Amino acid sequence: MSWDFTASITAGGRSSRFGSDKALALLHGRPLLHHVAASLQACPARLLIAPPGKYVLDGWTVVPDTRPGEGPLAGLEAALHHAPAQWLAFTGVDLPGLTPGFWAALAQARTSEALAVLPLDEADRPQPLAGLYRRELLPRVSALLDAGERRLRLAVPAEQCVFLGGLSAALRNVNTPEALAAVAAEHPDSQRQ
Ligand SMILES: Nc1nc2c(ncn2[C@@H]2O[C@H](COP(=O)(O)OP(=O)(O)OP(=O)(O)O)[C@@H](O)[C@H]2O)c(=O)[nH]1
Ligand SMILES: [Mg+2]
Repeated sequence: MSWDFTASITAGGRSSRFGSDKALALLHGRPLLHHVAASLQACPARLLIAPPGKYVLDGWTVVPDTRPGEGPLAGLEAALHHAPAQWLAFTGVDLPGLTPGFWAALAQARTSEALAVLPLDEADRPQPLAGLYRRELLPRVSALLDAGERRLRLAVPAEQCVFLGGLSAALRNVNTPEALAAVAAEHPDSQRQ
C-alpha cells in the first residue's frame, strides 16, 4: 500500500460537550490529538487545521480555518485547499481508535471513479469524519458552505462514495469525559496496533 495521500486533522472545535479542549485530553498518557496523528504519521504531507499557535505537533503544518468556527465541513474546505496530493485523509481529534491499518484499508478501497472512501460505523452509517476525499471536491464543498450548509456528510454525493464495512472498532468517538473513560477501559494500550 502506498501512503500517497495527504493527512489532515481538523482541530478547530469548541469541545463544548467535553467541557475542556478534548484534543489535549489524555488517553493512556498521551493527548487524543497525538493518538490520531500517530495513525497518519506515514503520510508524506500532514496538515493540522487549527488556529495558529494553539497546538504543537511535530512534522505537521498548521493551516488556519478559512471560516473559523463554522464546523468540520469548513475544516475540510481548508484541508482540500492546501492538499498537495490528489487524495486527502480527513479526520478529527476525537477518534483515538484510528490506526495505520484503518487508513491502509480505506486507501486500498479507492477506485478511479470514487470521490471519497468512507467507513461504516456499527450501525452501518457512513462516518464522514474519518475518510479519504479527493481534491476535486473543493468547489462543491465551498459551494455548500456558501449556501449555508454545514453538514459534513453532504460533502460527497453517496453515488460517488465507496463505503467500507468492518472498521467500526476504529471509530469510537470521544465527545464527552464519559466516552473517554469508556475507551480507556475497553482498549488497553497494549492491544493497539
Ligand atoms: N477546523 C475546524 N474544526 C472543527 C470546527 N468545529 C469542529 N471541528 C472539529 O471537528 C471534529 C468533530 O467535531 P465535534 O466532535 O463536534 O467537536 P467539537 O465541535 O469540538 O465539540 P462539541 O462542541 O462538543 O460539538 C473535531 O476534531 C473538532 O475539533 C471548526 O469550526 N473548524
Ligand atoms: Mg465528535
